[in-house]
Amino acid sequence: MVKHQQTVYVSGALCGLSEVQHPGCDHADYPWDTVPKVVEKIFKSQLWHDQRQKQFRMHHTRTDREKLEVYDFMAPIIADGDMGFGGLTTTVKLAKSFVEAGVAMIHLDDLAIGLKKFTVGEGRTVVPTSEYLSRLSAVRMQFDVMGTNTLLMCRCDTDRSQFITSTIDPRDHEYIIGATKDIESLVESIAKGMTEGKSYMQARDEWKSRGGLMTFDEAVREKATDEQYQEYASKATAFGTSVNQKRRIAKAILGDEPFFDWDLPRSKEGQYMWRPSVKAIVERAVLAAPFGDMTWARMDAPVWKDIVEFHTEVRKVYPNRLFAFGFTGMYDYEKAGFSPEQIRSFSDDMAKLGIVWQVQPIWAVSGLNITAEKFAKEWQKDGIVGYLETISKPSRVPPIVDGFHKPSYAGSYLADAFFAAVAGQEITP
Ligand SMILES: C[C@](O)(C(=O)O)[C@H](CC(=O)O)C(=O)O
Repeated sequence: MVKHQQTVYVSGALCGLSEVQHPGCDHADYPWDTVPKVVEKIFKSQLWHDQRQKQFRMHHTRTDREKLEVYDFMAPIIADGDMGFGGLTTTVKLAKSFVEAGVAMIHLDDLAIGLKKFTVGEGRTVVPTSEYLSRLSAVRMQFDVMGTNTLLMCRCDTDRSQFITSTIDPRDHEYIIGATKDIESLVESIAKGMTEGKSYMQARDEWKSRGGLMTFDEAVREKATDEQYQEYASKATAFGTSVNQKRRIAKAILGDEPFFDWDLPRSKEGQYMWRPSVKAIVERAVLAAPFGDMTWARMDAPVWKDIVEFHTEVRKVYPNRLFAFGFTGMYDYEKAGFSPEQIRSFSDDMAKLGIVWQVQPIWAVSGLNITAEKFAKEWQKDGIVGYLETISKPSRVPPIVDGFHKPSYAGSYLADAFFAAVAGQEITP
């Protein structure tokens, strides 16, 4: 029988929506200490519930206690560290705050801060591999300085990322897209197109259709004979080969290098276009693994073959690696080709790949809204009877749901115990 360890997950998206003065949409644009403060609130609440349950139980004989519930409130708290909130000193302070708040594990990702465009399909921008590893190193250093056994989960958001902030790390060059047609830049074309009445998306897509967008290796493939490309591939496609090295090798083999300009497709914010692939995620995850205890390849859609490929490839390098997976809110299982049976067995199937921690991170948005909506409608329709029938009575049927009606829930016995202690006399019947 597999024992499932329950955990508490503190979502950055939800904290950025509900734990701040100025709500936002999953941009990590909230104060960096927001999530640590929520962790601290939850951890102290766990301790209090554990205390009031223990005090209530100790109010009974050993025999009677056998009949009382004994609930483990101290579920490990796992929290969203997003991308570390900018500079490395902030990432270090974030790590320190999380440890002091009582967190069991945090995850840190390779996203650029605040660049997601949710509606135009230009969603995710990653930072260079070197910057991602520096973030993880900052957290690892802080944990080690504190001598804590807090866990670090290395999260990669490279899947379906469309941009990268810099070309500084040659380990990313294989996936950076350039224009192979010597035309005006994307930014110039969009600006011109919009003055002519085109929408941003129309102007953008029109330019992309003219730009001959591809990676440098693909540009060489287009220009070379099979034999030439075979020689090129043997010399210029090893992991970490820079575009400048690729250019020299291509020129030596082909007599000339293909036109390739990765600045032309840059966005207004300066990001470079990026071609995501499972291979790119695997490379980052393998480099990141030594800094952390778990790995999470965050995926925008549940593509089963990608999930199998990613976890299989990483486990070729780290056979005992533990993985995480987040069922994000937008998953369309039917569109991803899942049968009803595959949806039902999805969790177990992933567990067989080493995905031992699985989370639906934003349940609380729809889940609580539905409950509140349902209760409000009952109240309007039947008055207090609605509350009694749909909330109060069902929650009193064993296993009783925590609520003020539960003897020890609200801590009434614990509170009165303080009076008794101070007064030197027992006041609780
Ligand atoms: C896990 C996550 O980082 C979160 O903030 O909860 C989000 C959740 C979501 O978008 O569904 C994420 O997966 O990026």
